[in-house]
Amino acid sequence: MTSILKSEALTKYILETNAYPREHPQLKELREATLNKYTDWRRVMIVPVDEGQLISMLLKIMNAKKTLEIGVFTGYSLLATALALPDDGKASFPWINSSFDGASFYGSWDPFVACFLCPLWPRKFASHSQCLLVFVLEVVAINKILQVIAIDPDREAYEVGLPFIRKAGVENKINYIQSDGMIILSDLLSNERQEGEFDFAFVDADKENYINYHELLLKLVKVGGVIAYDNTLWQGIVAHSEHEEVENKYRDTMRNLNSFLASDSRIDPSLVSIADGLTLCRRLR
Ligand SMILES: C[S@@+](CC[C@H](N)C(=O)[O-])C[C@H]1O[C@@H](n2cnc3c(N)ncnc32)[C@H](O)[C@@H]1O
Repeated sequence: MTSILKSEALTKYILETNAYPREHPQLKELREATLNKYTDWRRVMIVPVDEGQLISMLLKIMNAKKTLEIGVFTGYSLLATALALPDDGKASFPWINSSFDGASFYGSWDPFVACFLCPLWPRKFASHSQCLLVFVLEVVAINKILQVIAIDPDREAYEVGLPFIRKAGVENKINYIQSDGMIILSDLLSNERQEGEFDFAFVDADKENYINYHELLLKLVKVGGVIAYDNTLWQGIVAHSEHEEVENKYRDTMRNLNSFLASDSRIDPSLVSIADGLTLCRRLR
């Protein structure tokens, strides 16, 4: 966890006074499991608690329902997001006497196979046609409940946080895709026709691609929606002059991004000096 504040005492004060006391129990458990698992530089990758709070607050104010998360790691910002989204997508089928989790059903069974197996199906459908009807309704429900599309090639890291996401009861709001962000965003645009479908996107992945993500996200996120870029102040190094010796390959990447976003007339930008710098971009057109 990184903070742009140069006062350790002030960082500690903010966390201890405001952030830790209001942290969701499973966010706390996920954060602690991440810190236990990773003892090297990766332990600072999860977003700080106060940044998680800000993202959560923003999503609630916006009443966001469908979001994108690029760069999941163990899932701290993802869990904060899933917790902030409304629960209205959860599918429930009282008439088959079970509360149905469509995402895990879809992940573990081929529904067509499930339909043909319906005489053996433990939920005891009255007939094959009832089973087919359930399948159709469930596919509709699945589309509704996949509220966060979360993309990261590192599935192993996601597995560290997954037990806490499950314990928090929000796994059904997440569609985790183990892949590269650019590939999936391009696919969402060209094959899935998801243009303007998302309320919010959080980008915390490969920094050198932020500008490329921006072009795709400006199509995927609706007008009035928000795209958030993490680490845009890069430990404050962005402010070092060119003559200063700075051994950091991302200094110029972030400086270029910040200048680009500041002059992009398609968005309304705000660079917030929280955590490692968080740039919020509201899509204007
Ligand atoms: C800083 S971490 C994300 C931290 C996360 N937001 C959290 O709160 O824990 C960056 C993540 O980006 C992922 N990443 C790197 N390249 C990527 C890419 N091309 N597409 C998607 N994710 C990528 C890494 O695997 C890593 O897990």
